[in-house]
Amino acid sequence: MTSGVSVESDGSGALRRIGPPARRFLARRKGVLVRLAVWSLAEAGQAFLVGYAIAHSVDRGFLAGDTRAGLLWLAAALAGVVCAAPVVRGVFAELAGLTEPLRDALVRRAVDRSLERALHGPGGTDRAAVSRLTNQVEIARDSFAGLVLTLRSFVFTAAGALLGLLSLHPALLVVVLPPLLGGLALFLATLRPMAAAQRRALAADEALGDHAARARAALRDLTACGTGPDRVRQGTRLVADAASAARALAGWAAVRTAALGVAGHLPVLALLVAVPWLRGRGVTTGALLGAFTYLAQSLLPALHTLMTALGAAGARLLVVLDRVTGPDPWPTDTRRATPVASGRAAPPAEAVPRGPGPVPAVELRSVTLSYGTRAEPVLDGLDLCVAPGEHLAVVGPSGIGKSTLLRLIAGTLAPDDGEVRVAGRAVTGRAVAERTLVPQEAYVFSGTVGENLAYLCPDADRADLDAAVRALGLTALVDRIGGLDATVRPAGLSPGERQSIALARAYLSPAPLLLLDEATCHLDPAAEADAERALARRPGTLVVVAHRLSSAVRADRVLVLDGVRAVCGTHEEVLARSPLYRDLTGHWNAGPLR
Ligand SMILES: Nc1ncnc2c1ncn2[C@@H]1O[C@H](COP(=O)(O)OP(=O)(O)OP(=O)(O)O)[C@@H](O)[C@H]1O
Repeated sequence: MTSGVSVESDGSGALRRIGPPARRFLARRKGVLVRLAVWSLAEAGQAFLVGYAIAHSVDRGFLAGDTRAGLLWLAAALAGVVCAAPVVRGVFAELAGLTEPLRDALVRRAVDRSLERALHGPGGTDRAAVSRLTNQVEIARDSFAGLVLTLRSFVFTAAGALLGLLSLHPALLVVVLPPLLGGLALFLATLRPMAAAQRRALAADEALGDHAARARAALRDLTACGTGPDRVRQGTRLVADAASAARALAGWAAVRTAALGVAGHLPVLALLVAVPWLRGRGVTTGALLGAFTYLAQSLLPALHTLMTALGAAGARLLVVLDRVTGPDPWPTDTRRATPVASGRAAPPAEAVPRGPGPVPAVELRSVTLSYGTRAEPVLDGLDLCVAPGEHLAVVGPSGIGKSTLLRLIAGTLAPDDGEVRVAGRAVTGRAVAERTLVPQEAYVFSGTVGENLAYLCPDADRADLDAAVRALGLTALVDRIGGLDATVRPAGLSPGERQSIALARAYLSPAPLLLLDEATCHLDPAAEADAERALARRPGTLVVVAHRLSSAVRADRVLVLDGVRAVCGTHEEVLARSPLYRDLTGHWNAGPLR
Protein backbone atom coordinates (compact mmCIF):
# COMPACT_ATOMS: atom_id res chain seq x y z
CA MET A 1 0.00 0.00 0.00
CA THR A 2 2.85 2.37 0.52
CA SER A 3 4.66 2.17 -2.75
CA GLY A 4 4.51 4.87 -5.43
CA VAL A 5 1.03 5.48 -6.71
CA SER A 6 -0.12 7.95 -9.27
CA VAL A 7 -3.76 8.31 -10.22
CA GLU A 8 -4.14 8.58 -13.97
CA SER A 9 -7.07 10.21 -15.63
CA ASP A 10 -9.39 7.22 -15.19
CA GLY A 11 -7.77 5.82 -12.07
CA SER A 12 -6.71 2.60 -13.83
CA GLY A 13 -2.99 3.41 -13.64
CA ALA A 14 -3.26 3.94 -9.90
CA LEU A 15 -5.21 0.71 -9.53
CA ARG A 16 -2.53 -1.19 -11.46
CA ARG A 17 0.21 0.23 -9.26
CA ILE A 18 -1.70 -0.23 -6.02
CA GLY A 19 -2.46 -3.85 -6.90
CA PRO A 20 0.85 -5.60 -6.04
CA PRO A 21 1.61 -3.72 -2.79
CA ALA A 22 -2.02 -4.13 -1.74
CA ARG A 23 -1.72 -7.88 -2.26
CA ARG A 24 1.51 -7.93 -0.20
CA PHE A 25 -0.16 -5.90 2.53
CA LEU A 26 -3.08 -8.34 2.71
CA ALA A 27 -0.87 -11.43 2.42
CA ARG A 28 0.95 -10.35 5.59
CA ARG A 29 -2.36 -10.25 7.43
CA LYS A 30 -3.84 -13.66 6.64
CA GLY A 31 -4.90 -14.22 10.26
CA VAL A 32 -6.98 -11.03 10.31
CA LEU A 33 -8.54 -11.93 6.95
CA VAL A 34 -9.48 -15.42 8.13
CA ARG A 35 -11.12 -14.06 11.31
CA LEU A 36 -12.95 -11.42 9.25
CA ALA A 37 -14.16 -14.18 6.91
CA VAL A 38 -15.47 -16.19 9.86
CA TRP A 39 -17.47 -13.23 11.18
CA SER A 40 -18.66 -12.51 7.66
CA LEU A 41 -19.84 -16.12 7.26
CA ALA A 42 -21.98 -15.55 10.34
CA GLU A 43 -23.36 -12.48 8.58
CA ALA A 44 -24.14 -14.61 5.50
CA GLY A 45 -25.87 -17.17 7.74
CA GLN A 46 -27.92 -14.42 9.31
CA ALA A 47 -28.96 -13.09 5.88
CA PHE A 48 -29.88 -16.63 4.82
CA LEU A 49 -31.86 -17.32 7.98
CA VAL A 50 -34.11 -14.24 7.89
CA GLY A 51 -35.69 -14.95 4.47
CA TYR A 52 -35.74 -18.69 5.00
CA ALA A 53 -37.52 -18.39 8.37
CA ILE A 54 -40.10 -15.94 6.98
CA ALA A 55 -40.89 -18.32 4.09
CA HIS A 56 -41.34 -21.28 6.44
CA SER A 57 -43.34 -19.34 9.00
CA VAL A 58 -45.88 -18.75 6.22
CA ASP A 59 -45.79 -22.12 4.43
CA ARG A 60 -45.39 -24.43 7.42
CA GLY A 61 -46.99 -22.21 10.03
CA PHE A 62 -49.71 -19.67 9.37
CA LEU A 63 -50.94 -20.96 5.96
CA ALA A 64 -50.77 -24.58 7.18
CA GLY A 65 -52.96 -23.67 10.20
CA ASP A 66 -50.08 -24.22 12.63
CA THR A 67 -49.74 -20.87 14.37
CA ARG A 68 -47.23 -22.20 16.90
CA ALA A 69 -44.86 -23.37 14.13
CA GLY A 70 -45.33 -20.02 12.37
CA LEU A 71 -44.39 -18.13 15.56
CA LEU A 72 -41.40 -20.37 16.14
CA TRP A 73 -40.10 -19.68 12.63
CA LEU A 74 -40.68 -15.97 13.21
CA ALA A 75 -38.74 -16.27 16.45
CA ALA A 76 -35.91 -17.86 14.46
CA ALA A 77 -35.97 -14.90 12.04
CA LEU A 78 -35.88 -12.53 15.02
CA ALA A 79 -32.94 -14.46 16.50
CA GLY A 80 -31.14 -13.97 13.19
CA VAL A 81 -31.69 -10.18 13.40
CA VAL A 82 -30.61 -10.03 17.07
CA CYS A 83 -27.48 -12.07 16.31
CA ALA A 84 -26.43 -9.38 13.83
CA ALA A 85 -25.21 -7.14 16.68
CA PRO A 86 -22.38 -9.37 18.00
CA VAL A 87 -21.46 -10.23 14.40
CA VAL A 88 -21.02 -6.54 13.54
CA ARG A 89 -19.02 -6.05 16.74
CA GLY A 90 -16.70 -8.92 15.79
CA VAL A 91 -16.26 -7.51 12.28
CA PHE A 92 -15.29 -4.06 13.59
CA ALA A 93 -12.83 -5.52 16.08
CA GLU A 94 -11.03 -7.39 13.29
CA LEU A 95 -11.19 -4.44 10.94
CA ALA A 96 -8.78 -2.49 13.16
CA GLY A 97 -6.18 -5.17 12.37
CA LEU A 98 -6.22 -3.96 8.77
CA THR A 99 -6.81 -0.22 9.04
CA GLU A 100 -4.33 0.67 11.80
CA PRO A 101 -1.28 -0.89 10.09
CA LEU A 102 -2.33 0.92 6.91
CA ARG A 103 -2.45 4.21 8.74
CA ASP A 104 0.96 3.60 10.37
CA ALA A 105 2.48 2.76 6.99
CA LEU A 106 1.03 5.90 5.39
CA VAL A 107 2.26 8.12 8.23
CA ARG A 108 5.75 6.63 7.92
CA ARG A 109 5.69 7.19 4.18
CA ALA A 110 4.45 10.79 4.50
CA VAL A 111 7.14 11.64 7.09
CA ASP A 112 9.89 10.05 4.96
CA ARG A 113 8.78 11.97 1.89
CA SER A 114 8.55 15.35 3.57
CA LEU A 115 11.96 14.92 5.26
CA GLU A 116 13.44 13.89 1.93
CA ARG A 117 11.86 16.90 0.26
CA ALA A 118 13.00 19.29 3.01
CA LEU A 119 16.59 18.04 2.71
CA HIS A 120 16.93 17.49 -1.01
CA GLY A 121 13.80 18.84 -2.70
CA PRO A 122 13.69 21.87 -4.96
CA GLY A 123 11.28 23.93 -2.90
CA GLY A 124 12.52 23.49 0.65
CA THR A 125 10.03 22.94 3.43
CA ASP A 126 7.00 20.88 2.45
CA ARG A 127 4.08 22.79 3.96
CA ALA A 128 1.52 20.27 2.68
CA ALA A 129 3.07 17.54 4.85
CA VAL A 130 0.88 18.45 7.83
CA SER A 131 -2.23 17.92 5.75
CA ARG A 132 -0.92 14.59 4.45
CA LEU A 133 0.03 13.43 7.95
CA THR A 134 -3.30 14.27 9.54
CA ASN A 135 -6.24 14.87 7.27
CA GLN A 136 -5.29 12.84 4.26
CA VAL A 137 -4.04 9.81 6.20
CA GLU A 138 -7.29 9.78 8.20
CA ILE A 139 -9.33 10.04 5.00
CA ALA A 140 -7.37 7.11 3.55
CA ARG A 141 -7.93 5.05 6.70
CA ASP A 142 -11.66 5.80 6.87
CA SER A 143 -12.19 5.21 3.16
CA PHE A 144 -10.27 1.94 3.30
CA ALA A 145 -12.29 0.80 6.33
CA GLY A 146 -15.54 1.72 4.56
CA LEU A 147 -14.53 -0.15 1.44
CA VAL A 148 -13.52 -3.31 3.31
CA LEU A 149 -16.75 -3.23 5.33
CA THR A 150 -19.08 -2.79 2.40
CA LEU A 151 -17.28 -5.08 -0.05
CA ARG A 152 -17.15 -7.87 2.49
CA SER A 153 -20.72 -7.28 3.61
CA PHE A 154 -22.00 -7.26 0.03
CA VAL A 155 -20.20 -10.48 -0.92
CA PHE A 156 -21.33 -12.45 2.14
CA THR A 157 -24.82 -10.99 2.42
CA ALA A 158 -25.42 -11.53 -1.30
CA ALA A 159 -24.10 -15.09 -0.99
CA GLY A 160 -26.43 -15.78 1.96
CA ALA A 161 -29.44 -14.23 0.21
CA LEU A 162 -28.82 -15.93 -3.16
CA LEU A 163 -28.33 -19.27 -1.41
CA GLY A 164 -31.60 -18.63 0.42
CA LEU A 165 -33.41 -17.88 -2.87
CA LEU A 166 -31.96 -21.05 -4.38
CA SER A 167 -33.04 -23.11 -1.42
CA LEU A 168 -36.57 -21.68 -1.59
CA HIS A 169 -36.90 -22.30 -5.35
CA PRO A 170 -34.34 -22.10 -8.22
CA ALA A 171 -36.91 -20.29 -10.40
CA LEU A 172 -36.62 -17.28 -8.05
CA LEU A 173 -33.00 -16.84 -9.11
CA VAL A 174 -33.98 -16.90 -12.78
CA VAL A 175 -36.23 -13.88 -12.17
CA VAL A 176 -34.02 -11.91 -9.75
CA LEU A 177 -30.51 -12.42 -11.12
CA PRO A 178 -30.71 -10.82 -14.63
CA PRO A 179 -31.79 -7.28 -13.53
CA LEU A 180 -29.50 -7.49 -10.51
CA LEU A 181 -26.43 -8.42 -12.57
CA GLY A 182 -27.43 -6.02 -15.38
CA GLY A 183 -27.58 -3.06 -12.97
CA LEU A 184 -24.33 -4.09 -11.32
CA ALA A 185 -22.57 -4.36 -14.70
CA LEU A 186 -23.87 -0.94 -15.75
CA PHE A 187 -22.62 0.52 -12.45
CA LEU A 188 -19.17 -1.03 -12.87
CA ALA A 189 -19.00 0.33 -16.43
CA THR A 190 -19.51 3.88 -15.09
CA LEU A 191 -16.59 3.70 -12.61
CA ARG A 192 -13.76 4.60 -15.00
CA PRO A 193 -15.45 7.37 -17.00
CA MET A 194 -16.89 8.80 -13.81
CA ALA A 195 -13.46 8.90 -12.15
CA ALA A 196 -12.10 10.68 -15.23
CA ALA A 197 -15.03 13.13 -15.20
CA GLN A 198 -14.51 13.77 -11.48
CA ARG A 199 -10.84 14.47 -12.04
CA ARG A 200 -11.57 16.82 -14.93
CA ALA A 201 -14.22 18.70 -12.93
CA LEU A 202 -11.81 19.05 -10.01
CA ALA A 203 -9.01 20.33 -12.26
CA ALA A 204 -11.32 22.80 -14.01
CA ASP A 205 -12.62 24.05 -10.68
CA GLU A 206 -9.10 24.47 -9.29
CA ALA A 207 -7.96 26.27 -12.44
CA LEU A 208 -10.88 28.68 -12.21
CA GLY A 209 -10.32 29.33 -8.49
CA ASP A 210 -6.63 29.85 -9.10
CA HIS A 211 -7.30 32.27 -11.95
CA ALA A 212 -9.75 34.28 -9.85
CA ALA A 213 -7.36 34.44 -6.87
CA ARG A 214 -4.47 35.56 -9.06
CA ALA A 215 -6.54 38.17 -10.83
CA ARG A 216 -7.73 39.53 -7.49
CA ALA A 217 -4.19 39.66 -6.14
CA ALA A 218 -2.85 41.41 -9.24
CA LEU A 219 -5.72 43.87 -9.78
CA ARG A 220 -3.46 46.88 -9.45
CA ASP A 221 -1.02 45.67 -12.08
CA LEU A 222 -3.76 44.42 -14.38
CA THR A 223 -5.28 47.88 -14.33
CA ALA A 224 -1.91 49.58 -14.71
CA CYS A 225 -0.96 47.38 -17.69
CA GLY A 226 -4.43 47.36 -19.27
CA THR A 227 -4.47 43.56 -19.40
CA GLY A 228 -7.86 43.29 -17.68
CA PRO A 229 -9.81 42.32 -20.84
CA ASP A 230 -7.33 39.46 -21.52
CA ARG A 231 -7.85 38.16 -18.00
CA VAL A 232 -11.62 38.35 -18.45
CA ARG A 233 -11.36 36.35 -21.70
CA GLN A 234 -9.21 33.70 -19.96
CA GLY A 235 -11.69 33.61 -17.08
CA THR A 236 -14.62 33.15 -19.47
CA ARG A 237 -12.83 30.19 -21.08
CA LEU A 238 -12.17 28.65 -17.68
CA VAL A 239 -15.80 29.11 -16.63
CA ALA A 240 -16.89 27.36 -19.84
CA ASP A 241 -14.43 24.50 -19.15
CA ALA A 242 -15.69 24.13 -15.57
CA ALA A 243 -19.32 24.14 -16.76
CA SER A 244 -18.64 21.50 -19.41
CA ALA A 245 -16.77 19.32 -16.88
CA ALA A 246 -19.63 19.69 -14.40
CA ARG A 247 -22.15 18.71 -17.11
CA ALA A 248 -20.11 15.61 -18.00
CA LEU A 249 -19.94 14.65 -14.33
CA ALA A 250 -23.68 15.17 -13.92
CA GLY A 251 -24.27 12.98 -17.00
CA TRP A 252 -22.30 10.11 -15.49
CA ALA A 253 -23.99 10.61 -12.13
CA ALA A 254 -27.33 10.17 -13.94
CA VAL A 255 -26.11 6.91 -15.53
CA ARG A 256 -24.96 5.72 -12.12
CA THR A 257 -28.35 6.54 -10.58
CA ALA A 258 -30.00 4.61 -13.41
CA ALA A 259 -27.70 1.63 -12.66
CA LEU A 260 -28.71 1.80 -9.02
CA GLY A 261 -32.36 1.92 -10.07
CA VAL A 262 -31.99 -1.08 -12.37
CA ALA A 263 -30.11 -3.19 -9.81
CA GLY A 264 -32.07 -1.94 -6.81
CA HIS A 265 -35.68 -1.86 -7.97
CA LEU A 266 -36.03 -3.95 -11.11
CA PRO A 267 -35.60 -7.31 -9.26
CA VAL A 268 -38.60 -6.45 -7.03
CA LEU A 269 -40.65 -5.42 -10.07
CA ALA A 270 -39.56 -8.53 -11.96
CA LEU A 271 -40.56 -10.70 -9.01
CA LEU A 272 -44.03 -9.08 -8.87
CA VAL A 273 -44.58 -9.43 -12.62
CA ALA A 274 -43.38 -13.03 -12.56
CA VAL A 275 -45.65 -14.14 -9.69
CA PRO A 276 -48.10 -16.06 -11.96
CA TRP A 277 -45.19 -17.74 -13.80
CA LEU A 278 -43.51 -18.61 -10.51
CA ARG A 279 -46.74 -19.95 -9.00
CA GLY A 280 -47.11 -22.14 -12.09
CA ARG A 281 -43.71 -23.66 -11.31
CA GLY A 282 -44.69 -24.49 -7.76
CA VAL A 283 -43.24 -21.48 -5.91
CA THR A 284 -45.21 -21.17 -2.69
CA THR A 285 -46.61 -18.00 -1.08
CA GLY A 286 -44.07 -18.34 1.72
CA ALA A 287 -41.21 -18.67 -0.77
CA LEU A 288 -42.42 -15.52 -2.52
CA LEU A 289 -42.53 -13.64 0.80
CA GLY A 290 -39.08 -15.00 1.66
CA ALA A 291 -37.78 -13.83 -1.72
CA PHE A 292 -39.15 -10.32 -1.12
CA THR A 293 -37.55 -10.38 2.32
CA TYR A 294 -34.17 -11.30 0.83
CA LEU A 295 -34.44 -8.47 -1.66
CA ALA A 296 -35.72 -5.79 0.71
CA GLN A 297 -33.72 -6.73 3.83
CA SER A 298 -30.41 -7.97 2.53
CA LEU A 299 -29.60 -7.83 -1.14
CA LEU A 300 -30.73 -4.35 -2.10
CA PRO A 301 -29.42 -2.46 0.97
CA ALA A 302 -26.05 -4.22 0.60
CA LEU A 303 -25.98 -3.36 -3.10
CA HIS A 304 -26.87 0.27 -2.45
CA THR A 305 -24.15 0.62 0.18
CA LEU A 306 -21.61 -1.05 -2.08
CA MET A 307 -22.34 1.24 -5.01
CA THR A 308 -22.18 4.37 -2.86
CA ALA A 309 -18.98 3.23 -1.17
CA LEU A 310 -17.24 2.25 -4.41
CA GLY A 311 -18.22 5.51 -6.01
CA ALA A 312 -17.27 7.86 -3.17
CA ALA A 313 -14.86 6.14 -0.76
CA GLY A 314 -13.08 4.26 -3.56
CA ALA A 315 -12.36 7.42 -5.56
CA ARG A 316 -11.31 9.27 -2.37
CA LEU A 317 -8.98 6.45 -1.38
CA LEU A 318 -7.26 6.42 -4.77
CA VAL A 319 -6.75 10.19 -4.78
CA VAL A 320 -5.44 10.31 -1.22
CA LEU A 321 -3.12 7.32 -1.69
CA ASP A 322 -1.78 9.07 -4.74
CA ARG A 323 -1.00 12.24 -2.79
CA VAL A 324 0.41 10.55 0.28
CA THR A 325 2.46 7.83 -1.37
CA GLY A 326 2.83 8.86 -5.02
CA PRO A 327 6.25 9.39 -6.54
CA ASP A 328 5.83 13.17 -6.77
CA PRO A 329 2.66 14.69 -5.39
CA TRP A 330 3.69 18.21 -6.37
CA PRO A 331 2.66 19.13 -9.89
CA THR A 332 5.49 20.68 -11.87
CA ASP A 333 3.78 24.04 -12.30
CA THR A 334 3.08 24.44 -8.61
CA ARG A 335 6.65 23.57 -7.72
CA ARG A 336 8.01 26.14 -10.12
CA ALA A 337 5.62 28.72 -8.72
CA THR A 338 6.60 28.04 -5.13
CA PRO A 339 8.97 30.72 -3.92
CA VAL A 340 12.36 29.19 -3.28
CA ALA A 341 13.14 29.26 0.40
CA SER A 342 15.72 31.69 1.57
CA GLY A 343 19.24 30.45 1.10
CA ARG A 344 18.35 27.47 -1.07
CA ALA A 345 18.33 29.00 -4.51
CA ALA A 346 20.78 27.54 -6.99
CA PRO A 347 20.13 29.32 -10.24
CA PRO A 348 21.09 29.40 -13.76
CA ALA A 349 23.15 27.03 -15.74
CA GLU A 350 21.62 28.04 -19.07
CA ALA A 351 23.53 30.62 -21.04
CA VAL A 352 21.56 33.82 -21.33
CA PRO A 353 21.51 35.19 -24.88
CA ARG A 354 23.92 37.99 -25.57
CA GLY A 355 22.32 41.37 -26.23
CA PRO A 356 23.24 43.53 -29.20
CA GLY A 357 26.11 46.02 -29.24
CA PRO A 358 29.87 45.81 -29.52
CA VAL A 359 30.97 46.30 -25.90
CA PRO A 360 28.34 45.14 -23.45
CA ALA A 361 27.44 47.50 -20.62
CA VAL A 362 27.36 44.48 -18.32
CA GLU A 363 28.70 41.01 -18.95
CA LEU A 364 28.69 37.99 -16.63
CA ARG A 365 30.60 34.90 -17.66
CA SER A 366 29.84 31.67 -15.76
CA VAL A 367 29.44 33.56 -12.52
CA THR A 368 29.06 31.45 -9.39
CA LEU A 369 28.61 32.77 -5.87
CA SER A 370 27.92 31.14 -2.50
CA TYR A 371 27.58 32.83 0.85
CA GLY A 372 29.92 30.49 2.70
CA THR A 373 32.18 27.63 1.69
CA ARG A 374 29.62 24.88 2.31
CA ALA A 375 26.55 26.78 1.24
CA GLU A 376 24.78 25.96 -1.99
CA PRO A 377 25.54 28.55 -4.67
CA VAL A 378 23.03 31.36 -4.95
CA LEU A 379 24.15 31.94 -8.53
CA ASP A 380 25.66 29.01 -10.38
CA GLY A 381 27.37 29.48 -13.74
CA LEU A 382 25.29 32.50 -14.75
CA ASP A 383 25.93 34.10 -18.14
CA LEU A 384 24.41 37.50 -18.88
CA CYS A 385 24.96 40.24 -21.39
CA VAL A 386 23.34 43.69 -21.20
CA ALA A 387 23.79 46.10 -24.10
CA PRO A 388 24.67 49.77 -23.55
CA GLY A 389 21.51 51.83 -23.14
CA GLU A 390 19.42 48.76 -22.49
CA HIS A 391 16.76 48.62 -19.75
CA LEU A 392 16.76 45.16 -18.10
CA ALA A 393 14.31 43.98 -15.43
CA VAL A 394 15.36 41.13 -13.12
CA VAL A 395 12.57 39.03 -11.64
CA GLY A 396 12.30 35.87 -9.57
CA PRO A 397 11.01 34.57 -6.26
CA SER A 398 12.23 35.96 -2.96
CA GLY A 399 15.68 34.73 -2.01
CA ILE A 400 16.59 33.59 -5.52
CA GLY A 401 19.58 35.94 -5.86
CA LYS A 402 18.36 39.14 -7.56
CA SER A 403 20.04 41.47 -5.04
CA THR A 404 23.13 39.26 -5.11
CA LEU A 405 23.32 39.71 -8.87
CA LEU A 406 23.10 43.49 -8.52
CA ARG A 407 25.72 43.54 -5.79
CA LEU A 408 28.07 41.54 -8.03
CA ILE A 409 27.57 44.03 -10.85
CA ALA A 410 28.02 46.93 -8.44
CA GLY A 411 31.25 45.39 -7.21
CA THR A 412 30.22 45.15 -3.55
CA LEU A 413 30.50 41.35 -3.90
CA ALA A 414 33.09 39.34 -5.80
CA PRO A 415 32.16 36.06 -7.53
CA ASP A 416 33.66 32.77 -6.36
CA ASP A 417 34.05 31.78 -9.96
CA GLY A 418 33.56 33.41 -13.33
CA GLU A 419 33.88 37.03 -14.30
CA VAL A 420 31.83 40.20 -14.05
CA ARG A 421 32.63 42.98 -16.54
CA VAL A 422 31.14 46.46 -16.79
CA ALA A 423 31.75 48.44 -19.97
CA GLY A 424 34.30 45.84 -21.00
CA ARG A 425 36.39 46.06 -17.82
CA ALA A 426 36.53 43.48 -15.05
CA VAL A 427 34.77 44.66 -11.91
CA THR A 428 37.27 44.72 -9.08
CA GLY A 429 35.56 46.83 -6.46
CA ARG A 430 33.20 49.73 -6.03
CA ALA A 431 33.49 52.40 -8.72
CA VAL A 432 30.75 54.94 -8.10
CA ALA A 433 31.64 56.92 -11.21
CA GLU A 434 31.00 53.84 -13.32
CA ARG A 435 27.89 52.37 -11.71
CA THR A 436 25.35 53.48 -9.13
CA LEU A 437 23.40 51.04 -7.01
CA VAL A 438 20.16 52.29 -5.41
CA PRO A 439 19.04 49.89 -2.68
CA GLN A 440 15.54 49.40 -1.31
CA GLU A 441 16.32 51.37 1.86
CA ALA A 442 17.01 54.86 0.56
CA TYR A 443 19.63 56.93 2.32
CA VAL A 444 18.81 60.58 2.98
CA PHE A 445 21.14 62.57 5.18
CA SER A 446 20.66 65.70 7.25
CA GLY A 447 21.60 68.43 4.82
CA THR A 448 19.82 70.57 2.30
CA VAL A 449 17.65 69.05 -0.39
CA GLY A 450 20.17 70.26 -2.98
CA GLU A 451 23.08 68.59 -1.16
CA ASN A 452 21.15 65.33 -1.00
CA LEU A 453 20.34 65.43 -4.71
CA ALA A 454 23.84 66.43 -5.81
CA TYR A 455 25.61 63.88 -3.60
CA LEU A 456 26.77 61.76 -6.56
CA CYS A 457 27.23 64.75 -8.87
CA PRO A 458 28.83 67.64 -6.98
CA ASP A 459 29.08 69.66 -10.19
CA ALA A 460 25.32 69.72 -10.75
CA ASP A 461 24.04 73.30 -11.07
CA ARG A 462 20.66 74.71 -10.12
CA ALA A 463 19.19 73.89 -13.54
CA ASP A 464 20.31 70.26 -13.26
CA LEU A 465 18.76 69.98 -9.81
CA ASP A 466 15.48 71.53 -11.02
CA ALA A 467 15.41 69.15 -13.99
CA ALA A 468 15.89 66.17 -11.69
CA VAL A 469 13.15 67.41 -9.34
CA ARG A 470 10.75 67.76 -12.28
CA ALA A 471 11.73 64.45 -13.87
CA LEU A 472 11.12 62.51 -10.67
CA GLY A 473 7.92 64.41 -9.78
CA LEU A 474 9.45 65.89 -6.61
CA THR A 475 8.22 69.47 -7.03
CA ALA A 476 5.50 69.23 -4.39
CA LEU A 477 7.79 67.52 -1.90
CA VAL A 478 10.62 70.01 -2.38
CA ASP A 479 8.15 72.88 -2.01
CA ARG A 480 6.80 71.35 1.18
CA ILE A 481 10.31 71.02 2.63
CA GLY A 482 10.98 74.63 1.73
CA GLY A 483 12.94 74.51 -1.52
CA LEU A 484 16.32 73.15 -2.60
CA ASP A 485 18.13 75.10 0.10
CA ALA A 486 15.94 73.95 2.95
CA THR A 487 17.30 71.37 5.35
CA VAL A 488 15.86 67.88 5.15
CA ARG A 489 14.78 66.07 8.30
CA PRO A 490 15.11 62.39 7.20
CA ALA A 491 12.83 61.23 10.03
CA GLY A 492 10.11 63.56 8.78
CA LEU A 493 10.00 61.87 5.36
CA SER A 494 7.96 58.82 4.41
CA PRO A 495 9.81 55.79 2.95
CA GLY A 496 8.40 56.67 -0.48
CA GLU A 497 9.65 60.28 -0.21
CA ARG A 498 13.08 59.06 0.80
CA GLN A 499 13.10 56.72 -2.20
CA SER A 500 12.12 59.58 -4.52
CA ILE A 501 15.04 61.68 -3.28
CA ALA A 502 17.43 58.73 -3.73
CA LEU A 503 16.12 58.18 -7.27
CA ALA A 504 16.58 61.86 -8.15
CA ARG A 505 20.12 61.58 -6.82
CA ALA A 506 20.68 58.53 -9.07
CA TYR A 507 19.16 60.47 -11.98
CA LEU A 508 21.84 63.14 -11.57
CA SER A 509 24.64 60.59 -11.18
CA PRO A 510 27.09 60.66 -14.09
CA ALA A 511 27.49 56.84 -13.89
CA PRO A 512 26.49 55.23 -17.19
CA LEU A 513 25.09 52.20 -15.34
CA LEU A 514 22.20 52.47 -12.84
CA LEU A 515 21.24 49.49 -10.71
CA LEU A 516 17.89 49.70 -8.87
CA ASP A 517 17.34 47.01 -6.25
CA GLU A 518 13.60 47.28 -5.52
CA ALA A 519 14.34 50.98 -5.17
CA THR A 520 10.77 51.98 -6.05
CA CYS A 521 8.93 49.55 -3.79
CA HIS A 522 7.45 52.32 -1.60
CA LEU A 523 6.14 54.33 -4.57
CA ASP A 524 2.67 53.86 -5.98
CA PRO A 525 2.50 52.31 -9.49
CA ALA A 526 2.11 55.68 -11.26
CA ALA A 527 5.05 57.28 -9.41
CA GLU A 528 7.10 54.13 -10.00
CA ALA A 529 6.33 54.25 -13.73
CA ASP A 530 7.30 57.97 -13.93
CA ALA A 531 10.54 57.35 -12.04
CA GLU A 532 11.55 54.34 -14.14
CA ARG A 533 10.75 56.14 -17.40
CA ALA A 534 12.79 59.15 -16.29
CA LEU A 535 15.74 56.96 -15.34
CA ALA A 536 15.47 54.95 -18.57
CA ARG A 537 15.47 58.20 -20.62
CA ARG A 538 18.75 59.36 -19.16
CA PRO A 539 21.75 58.23 -21.23
CA GLY A 540 23.05 54.95 -19.90
CA THR A 541 22.00 51.45 -18.95
CA LEU A 542 19.36 50.59 -16.41
CA VAL A 543 19.08 47.29 -14.52
CA VAL A 544 16.08 47.05 -12.22
CA VAL A 545 15.03 44.36 -9.78
CA ALA A 546 11.35 44.52 -10.68
CA HIS A 547 8.89 45.04 -7.91
CA ARG A 548 5.77 44.88 -10.06
CA LEU A 549 4.77 43.29 -13.36
CA SER A 550 4.38 46.75 -14.90
CA SER A 551 8.06 47.33 -14.18
CA ALA A 552 9.04 44.22 -16.12
CA VAL A 553 6.70 45.07 -19.01
CA ARG A 554 8.35 48.50 -19.35
CA ALA A 555 11.85 47.02 -19.68
CA ASP A 556 13.52 46.15 -23.00
CA ARG A 557 14.27 42.66 -21.70
CA VAL A 558 13.42 40.60 -18.63
CA LEU A 559 15.79 38.21 -16.85
CA VAL A 560 13.93 35.51 -14.93
CA LEU A 561 15.92 33.75 -12.20
CA ASP A 562 14.12 30.60 -11.12
CA GLY A 563 16.62 28.47 -9.25
CA VAL A 564 16.96 25.98 -12.10
CA ARG A 565 17.88 28.09 -15.11
CA ALA A 566 17.76 31.68 -16.20
CA VAL A 567 15.54 32.84 -19.02
CA CYS A 568 16.11 36.19 -20.68
CA GLY A 569 14.16 37.96 -23.41
CA THR A 570 11.42 40.45 -24.05
CA HIS A 571 8.31 40.29 -21.88
CA GLU A 572 6.50 38.29 -24.59
CA GLU A 573 9.43 35.93 -25.10
CA VAL A 574 9.82 35.08 -21.42
CA LEU A 575 6.06 34.76 -21.08
CA ALA A 576 6.24 32.06 -23.74
CA ARG A 577 9.39 30.37 -22.40
CA SER A 578 9.26 30.63 -18.62
CA PRO A 579 6.50 28.89 -16.64
CA LEU A 580 7.75 30.71 -13.54
CA TYR A 581 7.37 34.09 -15.22
CA ARG A 582 3.84 33.17 -16.31
CA ASP A 583 3.15 32.24 -12.75
CA LEU A 584 4.70 35.38 -11.31
CA THR A 585 2.68 37.58 -13.65
CA GLY A 586 -0.37 36.04 -12.00
CA HIS A 587 0.90 36.21 -8.43
CA TRP A 588 2.39 39.68 -8.64
CA ASN A 589 1.64 41.85 -5.64
CA ALA A 590 0.48 38.81 -3.66
CA GLY A 591 3.71 36.88 -3.84
CA PRO A 592 7.25 37.15 -2.68
CA LEU A 593 8.22 39.99 -4.96
CA ARG A 594 6.28 42.54 -3.01
N1 LIG B 1 25.16 38.35 3.35
C1 LIG B 1 24.56 37.17 3.20
N2 LIG B 1 25.02 36.11 3.90
C2 LIG B 1 24.46 34.89 3.75
N3 LIG B 1 23.43 34.64 2.92
C3 LIG B 1 22.93 35.67 2.22
C4 LIG B 1 23.48 36.98 2.33
N4 LIG B 1 22.79 37.79 1.50
C5 LIG B 1 21.87 37.02 0.91
N5 LIG B 1 21.95 35.76 1.34
C6 LIG B 1 21.12 34.63 0.92
O1 LIG B 1 21.31 34.47 -0.48
C7 LIG B 1 20.07 34.17 -1.10
C8 LIG B 1 19.80 35.20 -2.18
O2 LIG B 1 19.57 36.44 -1.55
P1 LIG B 1 19.19 37.72 -2.38
O3 LIG B 1 18.99 38.84 -1.41
O4 LIG B 1 20.15 37.92 -3.47
O5 LIG B 1 17.78 37.26 -2.99
P2 LIG B 1 16.66 38.15 -3.70
O6 LIG B 1 16.21 37.39 -4.88
O7 LIG B 1 17.14 39.53 -3.92
O8 LIG B 1 15.53 38.12 -2.59
P3 LIG B 1 14.51 39.30 -2.17
O9 LIG B 1 13.68 39.59 -3.34
O10 LIG B 1 13.74 38.73 -1.02
O11 LIG B 1 15.35 40.49 -1.81
C9 LIG B 1 19.03 34.16 -0.01
O12 LIG B 1 18.84 32.83 0.37
C10 LIG B 1 19.67 34.95 1.10
O13 LIG B 1 19.22 34.48 2.36
